Amino acid sequence: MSVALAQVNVSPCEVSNGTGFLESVREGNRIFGSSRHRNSRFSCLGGSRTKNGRIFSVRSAIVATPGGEMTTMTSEQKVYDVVLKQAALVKRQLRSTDELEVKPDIPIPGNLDLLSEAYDRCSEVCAEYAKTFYLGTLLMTPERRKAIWAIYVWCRRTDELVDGPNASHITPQALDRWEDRLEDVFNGRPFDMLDAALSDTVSNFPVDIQPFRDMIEGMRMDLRKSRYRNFDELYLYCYYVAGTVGLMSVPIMGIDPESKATTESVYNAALALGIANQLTNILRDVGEDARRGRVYLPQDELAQAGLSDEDIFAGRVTDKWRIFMKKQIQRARKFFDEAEKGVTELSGASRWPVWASLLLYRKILDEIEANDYNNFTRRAYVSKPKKFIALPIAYAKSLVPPTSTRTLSPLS
Ligand SMILES: CC(C)=CCC/C(C)=C/CC/C(C)=C/CC/C(C)=C/COP(=O)(O)OP(=O)(O)O
Repeated sequence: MSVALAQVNVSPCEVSNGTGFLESVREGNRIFGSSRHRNSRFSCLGGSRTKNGRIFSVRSAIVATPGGEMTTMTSEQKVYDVVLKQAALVKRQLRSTDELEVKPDIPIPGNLDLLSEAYDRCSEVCAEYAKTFYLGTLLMTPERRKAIWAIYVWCRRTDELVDGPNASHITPQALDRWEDRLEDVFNGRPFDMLDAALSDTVSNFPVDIQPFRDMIEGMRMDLRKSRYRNFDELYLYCYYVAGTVGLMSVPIMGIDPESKATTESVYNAALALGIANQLTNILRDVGEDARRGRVYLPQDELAQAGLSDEDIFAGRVTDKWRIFMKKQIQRARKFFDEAEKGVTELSGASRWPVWASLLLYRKILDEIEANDYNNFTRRAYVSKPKKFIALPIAYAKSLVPPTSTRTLSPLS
């Protein structure tokens, strides 16, 4: 598929000026102005563990079996179906021994400069909003880092639709239009420069549209929901808004040709990292979200802990709260543990940035503990010195080669 850059609609106000990337997201012909929003998701299990190591959550949806019986399906099972599908779609390409793993460029006379400018813009946005991750991407091959930037930018723009200052203007119809525009991107008909970079990326790497659509679904969920009855509901939300990023990233990052891990297990680890990041993000931002009338915590678990929304709005750090938070942190750490199993299986150059972001994001949980679980008025963050210490550790971990035997099962 070639990218029809001639159709690209480049508007000066769609150019990142370094202070706010989403100068415009068009809804039809309308342009929403936007600026950097601190609570943006992008700058990345109650339930019990089964004998095969997966962590299943408790609440479920009722579905019909092929035989017509009614059975239940948890969000985790539904999401795992997506994981299996994604892994099946890209199995062959991901294990290519060819380092670049990209199709040859289709020269588009007169347009290569525009495309290169589009990627430059994506790089600026990523550098501005996700500094540490950006530095990590510089270690990847040029083709891969450009692709990661393009995906990052699309995710950020999508997130800004519901989390940015113009969120109150966003309707489900606007999200439908954003999804139509996504289809166009995948069909080689980008709307603007940043879309053009993504069009080029998806034509070069075996990236499937499903996780992108699912992320938009997460934004729809954010529009209609501000409470989550249980972890099963929250898990689905976390998949939509962050697990999807993991699934989008694997085809770009590539699996080490030496890896004997199954493609499914690597996708599963990527999903787990997205979920872990999002749960961490939620635990860090409890106070900030409450001030927007939102509680991204399982209501049933709050009730079991003797807590309610009122306690959260009042911002009381009580022993009940500490006990509740300890359990939430423990769950997020399990997802990080799950993710760790897959990082080593990624291609060599992709491992360092992923380790770095994993270690740094996980440290936020330590900081919440260090703040004595006051996530109402104190925002947990990792200090610069701690970040610097994490980088060589991440580098050392990235040197560990992939498993030489099949130690990861599809369900682990
Ligand atoms: C582990 C394997 C096999 C592959 C890695 C696959 C990847 C890259 C997964 C990461 C997914 C990811 C980055 C999800 C985003 C989740 C998230 C909560 C990001 C936080 O974004 P912001 O809200 O902007 O962050 P801050 O508010 O902390 O700046």
